[in-house]
Amino acid sequence: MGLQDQKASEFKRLLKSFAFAWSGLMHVYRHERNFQIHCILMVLAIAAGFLLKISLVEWYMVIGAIAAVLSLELMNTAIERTVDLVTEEMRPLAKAAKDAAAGSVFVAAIAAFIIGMLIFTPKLIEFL
Ligand SMILES: Nc1ncnc2c1ncn2[C@@H]1O[C@H](COP(=O)(O)OP(=O)(O)OP(=O)(O)O)[C@@H](O)[C@H]1O
Repeated sequence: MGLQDQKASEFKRLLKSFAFAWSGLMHVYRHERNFQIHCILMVLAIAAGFLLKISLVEWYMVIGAIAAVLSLELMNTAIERTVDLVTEEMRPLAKAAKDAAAGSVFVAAIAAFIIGMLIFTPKLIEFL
């Protein structure tokens, strides 16, 4: 295989991995209500960011918070699916794994809520 062919096949592999990631996102979006709610909150936060003209540093915080919550939601679903694949029985370790994964989303969601409050509340009061 020539260098050109090798580069083309590497590019194809990269495209495929994006397609797999997109498929994972769509799976979680279709099946997980919490993920849908967080997506709606993301759109609202981005709209509020533009409307209230938040600073660049504030954008970093908002984008970081959104990314953390959505990524952990995706990981939470990955863990739920894996646990369900391993056992359909009720087992303490399965519960611990699922609850810990849910806890990670909860921590990020609380942090995102606090960040949102700190950034948007003063600007909203000024805006109104
Ligand atoms: N195989 C299992 N063994 C023991 N406990 C489990 C098992 N599967 C789920 N649970 C527990 O039952 C509760 C409900 O879990 P379940 O996965 O059905 O819904 P959920 O956590 O609300 O998530 P989702 O609605 O996103 O599927 C959680 O506390 C979870 O840890």
